[in-house]
Amino acid sequence: MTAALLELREVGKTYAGGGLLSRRRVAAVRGVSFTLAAERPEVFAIIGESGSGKSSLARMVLGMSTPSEGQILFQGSDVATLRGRGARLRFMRRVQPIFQNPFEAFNPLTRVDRYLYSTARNLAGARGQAAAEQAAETALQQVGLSVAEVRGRFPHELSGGQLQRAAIARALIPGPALLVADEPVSMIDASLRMTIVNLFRDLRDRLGVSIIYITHDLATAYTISDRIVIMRQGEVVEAGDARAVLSHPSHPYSVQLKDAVLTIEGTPEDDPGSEAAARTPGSREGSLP
Ligand SMILES: Nc1ncnc2c1ncn2[C@@H]1O[C@H](COP(=O)(O)OP(=O)(O)OP(=O)(O)O)[C@@H](O)[C@H]1O
Repeated sequence: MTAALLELREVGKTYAGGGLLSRRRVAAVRGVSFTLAAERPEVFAIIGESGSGKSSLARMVLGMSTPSEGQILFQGSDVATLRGRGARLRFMRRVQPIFQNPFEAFNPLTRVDRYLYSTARNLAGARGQAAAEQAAETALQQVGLSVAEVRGRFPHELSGGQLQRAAIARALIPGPALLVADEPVSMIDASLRMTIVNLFRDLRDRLGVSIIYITHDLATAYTISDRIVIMRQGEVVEAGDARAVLSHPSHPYSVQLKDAVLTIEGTPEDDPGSEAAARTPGSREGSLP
């Protein structure tokens, strides 16, 4: 049997609160379990308000922090026990982050194209300038850009939307199986957000990459996601197919979130799969402002 792409088993994260000598503990994540299948790439949204534990979970999936309880298995291997440079590098090639602020993801003093070339050399094994440029070009094309558009330009010379697309291209260079995008559009101009999040669905379809999309924005999550989990105070309070969860939310928090989206978007029908809903901006096929 093929191992799952990603499996979280009763994952928890507890931080020491109030300084080293304090006994106070913050349970940021508690008992979170879910599985992303290897054979079915998907956009998987983790939704929750500020402080619900989303970023803590993302950092653990990326191997940037270790669970206090439970296990995270990537393609069958426990992420917390990866040892040695080779194993870490192999993991980094397969699981790539996309951060909230693209201006922080790039070195402000390095030209964007050069940054991409060095990623190609360091993570994708590109030998020589021509191979690095080719890898950068291929990745940039996947996000609707080209080397010609970023060549010689520093991060601040691109728009936030362009730079976030370049950041996604950077993440694609090593050929990942999983992207972990933590609030990737919250700092992007509202008019460009849907273009970026729709890209995730395209990448799922074109490259077969799975995407964990972390957000507090139910509307974009609903529009692009296959499955969602809703977190509150560190716990998953609702999980399942995006349409089912948002058509018939059972937890009071999910109802609140849904109401908030309907207030903003004005979706007329209860059933987001209905014909009427399909014509509204809040529908999965529609585009949000
Ligand atoms: N390094 C840390 N030390 C102590 N407490 C932390 C640490 N990181 C996060 N926390 C706490 O854990 C809880 C969850 O935080 P986390 O950042 O994971 O939530 P979040 O849902 O991503 O919120 P946001 O959307 O604001 O980033 C919060 O109460 C936060 O204060």
